Amino acid sequence: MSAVLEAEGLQTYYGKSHILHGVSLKVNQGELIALLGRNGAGKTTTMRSVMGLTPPRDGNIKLFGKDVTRAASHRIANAGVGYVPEGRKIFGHMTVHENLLVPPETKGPWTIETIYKLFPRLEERKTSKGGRLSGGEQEMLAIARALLLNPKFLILDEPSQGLAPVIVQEVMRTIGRMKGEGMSILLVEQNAHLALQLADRAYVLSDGEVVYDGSAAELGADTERMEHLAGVSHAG
Ligand SMILES: Nc1ncnc2c1ncn2[C@@H]1O[C@H](COP(=O)(O)OP(=O)(O)OP(=O)(O)O)[C@@H](O)[C@H]1O
Repeated sequence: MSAVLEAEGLQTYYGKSHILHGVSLKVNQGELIALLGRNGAGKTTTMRSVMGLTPPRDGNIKLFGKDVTRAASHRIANAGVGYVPEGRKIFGHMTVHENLLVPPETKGPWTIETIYKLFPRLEERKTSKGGRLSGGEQEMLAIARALLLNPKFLILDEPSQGLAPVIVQEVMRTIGRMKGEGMSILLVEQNAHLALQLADRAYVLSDGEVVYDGSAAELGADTERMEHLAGVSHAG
């Protein structure tokens, strides 16, 4: 199995604050990996390190087999990594369709047409302004826009954040369908219970260190351990 992402021993700082203490993680081709942990555990910092937004001071990062440690973030995006940051930065004054016309055209399976097949809700709302969409629709639009760049690997930062439980289920189902299309995905989530139902493997971070690295099913089945490591209850 070839790896899309191999991060080894990441040491990342914000100024003098030492946040990541040797984080290592790997995503293989076609895998859906969950990255879990309590608030402030270092999940977003890990993503920012991988994307070159907050480069690690030590450690190394390989994408698709090539070293990209401390490469500029646009180079990492151009290498085929789609990043959907927390907080869905869509254009509120533009319609759904106009939002989808923003990314430059790229070669690959994802076009506006195939996007509308994956997200029928977005097609129904194509003439609505982005700012009028529900939180779940905005999240789908943010994911759709990232897919239009035809990335080989997608990183999603807390897509369920701030969404009603029934909408979260829908977003998770969509993520499952993207995996079904063969996409390699790193899913950063607070909602461990749902993420573990979808993921092949999971990593749990605590205070900037990996405290679990293994099967998602195994962790999902061990409620007590999950609660202890990721600070979540089984409800969700
Ligand atoms: N720009 C920053 N400057 C200084 N410290 C920061 C900065 N951003 C985050 N931190 C700190 O780094 C630590 C890890 O934060 P990070 O955002 O990576 O956690 P997280 O696991 O993604 O949590 P959350 O779910 O709250 O986003 C926290 O202690 C946070 O306070």
